[in-house]
Amino acid sequence: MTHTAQTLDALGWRAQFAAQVTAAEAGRVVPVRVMAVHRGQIAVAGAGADWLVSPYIAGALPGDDHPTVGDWLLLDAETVQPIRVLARTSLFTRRAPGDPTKEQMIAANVDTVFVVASCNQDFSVARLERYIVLAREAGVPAVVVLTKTDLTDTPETFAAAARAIEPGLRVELVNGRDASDVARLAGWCGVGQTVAFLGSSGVGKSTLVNTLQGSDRIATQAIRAADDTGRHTTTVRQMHRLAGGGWLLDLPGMRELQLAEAATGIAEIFDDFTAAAEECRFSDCSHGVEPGCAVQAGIAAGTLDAERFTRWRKLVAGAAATPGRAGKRRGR
Ligand SMILES: Nc1nc2c(ncn2[C@@H]2O[C@H](COP(=O)(O)OP(=O)(O)OP(=O)(O)O)[C@@H](O)[C@H]2O)c(=O)[nH]1
Ligand SMILES: [Zn+2]
Repeated sequence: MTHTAQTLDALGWRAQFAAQVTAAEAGRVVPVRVMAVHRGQIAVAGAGADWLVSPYIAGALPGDDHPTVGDWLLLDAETVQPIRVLARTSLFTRRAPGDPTKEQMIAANVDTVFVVASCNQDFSVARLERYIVLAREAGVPAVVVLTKTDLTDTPETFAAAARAIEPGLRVELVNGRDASDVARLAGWCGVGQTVAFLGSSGVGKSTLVNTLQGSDRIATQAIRAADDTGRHTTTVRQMHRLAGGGWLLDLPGMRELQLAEAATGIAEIFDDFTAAAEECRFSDCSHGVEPGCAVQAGIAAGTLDAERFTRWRKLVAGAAATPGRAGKRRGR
């Protein structure tokens, strides 16, 4: 155990976690957050102390939650052994490489996802939508961050295209190297808040993090608990402390095509199409040449966007083709 000055609130403790601790447990358990997952042990942080503990929960049944980074975990106050994982506010999963039927937990209890794209020829609304669907599936609100505004004369064109994805979607335009621009993200990165970044390679995610951190490199943000044993540990995933008091979780392997269980997220992002499809005469309408297709009618009437239709169809086809998971749309 290592003593620290941190409080549970600073670690992201919330009323909905506190509410899960029963009266019988109070005083006998220690709530801790999983800061890092190593091979064979996990680094956890609680009020005033850090520990390295076993990731295994005695008596856990197959299908029970096991701890992943970002999780809140109850430890037995006497034995310091994990008792159970508290229900998560959000969870990122991905299909395990080599076994597409298996889902791997990536990160839990993320409060905000920054979906990052750059204002240049790499900008793609379709890609933004896929990342937003991933965030939606995880149960995390997305904020779109459009970088490299210094390389275009028309940043507002990119912002308008992003805003059109969904009413109310937050879109921030930034030069990722400009601290005063990036400060606009600080409101999501304050004390006890947990954020993650999604976006294709080269869009400027590390640059944003480094600017948020001041001059510190993200690679130097390893938490101290991981070094406690003094021996080499293979860190799989960990939380990084942000300068403003927030926490950054890496999302390794979350690529836009990794749409595990995406049907719900797609339905929400494309709720205009989902609603129209409910009105089609046939419940298994493919929205092609069938009579009474409300989607085609909407496109013809101009109430539905033809380009969004193409992207929606592709996403729905991709989700339905997911191995081991059936598409969830009506009539399928
Ligand atoms: N001009 C300009 N360049 C930027 C901006 N943001 C990032 N860059 C540059 O774009 C390149 C890629 O940025 P990174 O931050 O490494 O991108 P990334 O998203 O972390 O990429 P991966 O690590 O591959 O996922 C670097 O050369 C950055 O300096 C920006 O707002 N303006
Ligand atoms: Zn139809």
